[in-house]
Amino acid sequence: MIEDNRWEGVYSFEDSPYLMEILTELRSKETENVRFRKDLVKLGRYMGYEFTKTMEFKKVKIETPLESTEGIASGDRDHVYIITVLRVAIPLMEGLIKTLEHSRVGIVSASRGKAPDFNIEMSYIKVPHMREDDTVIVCDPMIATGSTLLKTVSEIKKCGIPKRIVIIGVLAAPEGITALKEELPDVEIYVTKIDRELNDKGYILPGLGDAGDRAFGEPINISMLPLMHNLE
Ligand SMILES: O=P(O)(O)OC[C@H]1O[C@H](OP(=O)(O)OP(=O)(O)O)[C@H](O)[C@@H]1O
Ligand SMILES: O=c1cc[nH]c(=O)[nH]1
Ligand SMILES: [Mg+2]
Repeated sequence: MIEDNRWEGVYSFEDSPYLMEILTELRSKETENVRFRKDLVKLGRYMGYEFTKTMEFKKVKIETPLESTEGIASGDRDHVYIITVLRVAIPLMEGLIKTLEHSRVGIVSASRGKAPDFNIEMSYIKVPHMREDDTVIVCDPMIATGSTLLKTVSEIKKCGIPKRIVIIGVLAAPEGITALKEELPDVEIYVTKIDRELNDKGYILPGLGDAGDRAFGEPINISMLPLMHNLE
């Protein structure tokens, strides 16, 4: 894990060849849905493990069958609260809870409108109670313009003041990180890699394309449904 010197509290995992290999597979247009989702689960599991290095643990005394010794037990790890941003955070969250298995999980929906406004529509928010010793992890693989996460974190902050608010994702554009850090300087950001830039449609370059579609397939336009039924 390395801190990026352009911002405070922004980390990437470019020093991990294992994660860079998974990222390479995610980027490739040859990688199909099933492989893509499995890669996100693998990534989440490893990022969760790396993230525990930033957490506080308790010292404990225990008895082995032979003598007394000291060890450590979950401290912060018992108080994790994950917010999953639909759709594509689902497999990343599945990986995270393999290492952060006591996590309480909230689900929010967020749909990004078209350029240049990128308005966020958030119609579903179901989140557990927040406590002051919680580490809140907002899980969303892509930080592009940052609009989705700005909206999500602002909504979450209405539920209380946790110990930490952390974003865990796969790729970020510098533009998105700057927007987030301007509004939410205390939020920590952990991504596999920070990419070069955004294109004029708000896609990360070189990126991996539309992450939701890569994982779950391209959705149909619901307004077309009645028309399609008439054709049957
Ligand atoms: O930083 P931003 O510019 O807000 O863009 C990032 C958002 O785009 C993707 O979601 P998308 O809206 O495509 O939803 P999906 O997962 O349902 O496809 C991604 O999962 C982020 O939530
Ligand atoms: O590159 C991008 C930007 C936003 N959302 C995606 O899925 N991909
Ligand atoms: Mg999408």
